[in-house]
Amino acid sequence: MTARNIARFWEWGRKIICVGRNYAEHAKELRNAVPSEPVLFLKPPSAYVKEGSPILVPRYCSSLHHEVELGVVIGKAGTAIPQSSAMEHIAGYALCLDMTARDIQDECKSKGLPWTLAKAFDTSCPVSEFIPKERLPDPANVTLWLKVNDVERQNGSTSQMIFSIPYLISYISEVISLEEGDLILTGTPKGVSAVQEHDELQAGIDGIVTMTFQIDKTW
Ligand SMILES: CC(=O)CC(=O)C(=O)O
Ligand SMILES: [Mg+2]
Repeated sequence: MTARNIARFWEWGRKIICVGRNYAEHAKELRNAVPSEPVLFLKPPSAYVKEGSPILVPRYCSSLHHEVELGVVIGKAGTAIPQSSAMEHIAGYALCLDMTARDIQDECKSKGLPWTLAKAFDTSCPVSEFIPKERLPDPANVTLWLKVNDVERQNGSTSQMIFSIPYLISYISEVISLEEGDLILTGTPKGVSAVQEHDELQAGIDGIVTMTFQIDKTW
């Protein structure tokens, strides 16, 4: 059997664990309370999409939002990982989008229902190429940006995160064991907005990675 390559983590079929409301300014722009503990939800591996394939608007959604986020790719499995050794479990990073059917999420929130339809649909997790951890020595201080049709919508630093990457790895792994190839989406800075069919999304971390996706209709 050939060894699997972590640089193609999206092909492994592992978990995508997402952190919500990890930037105070984003929590406020959606009139959510700033959390005292991480808000977690999941996406299935079928959510992955790579450059060259479109992001699809689910047929039931009339307000699809972009959320640019730093993704952490797990390289070493663990349960109840202490914060002090959390960084040793990271293989690298990816720039990610947490595509969100905002109208459906609002409806789910008002009815007290889970966010699955809003967050876990096919193509809801566009990802960049893998960034080995040596290329991002200070993940707690990188600027993420996103443009829609060349107009900047999001620009925020990971230094604004409420919960740090070691804290998140420790917190998540107390509840959900982390495996090699898992991806953690660490939350989005402010500036989320709606996109339409034919829009072009560009996102990047200066000097490290950029990625481009088109929006298309599902049906
Ligand atoms: C309100 C949200 O959709 C939470 C989320 O995903 C975030 O990144 O914050
Ligand atoms: Mg998000």
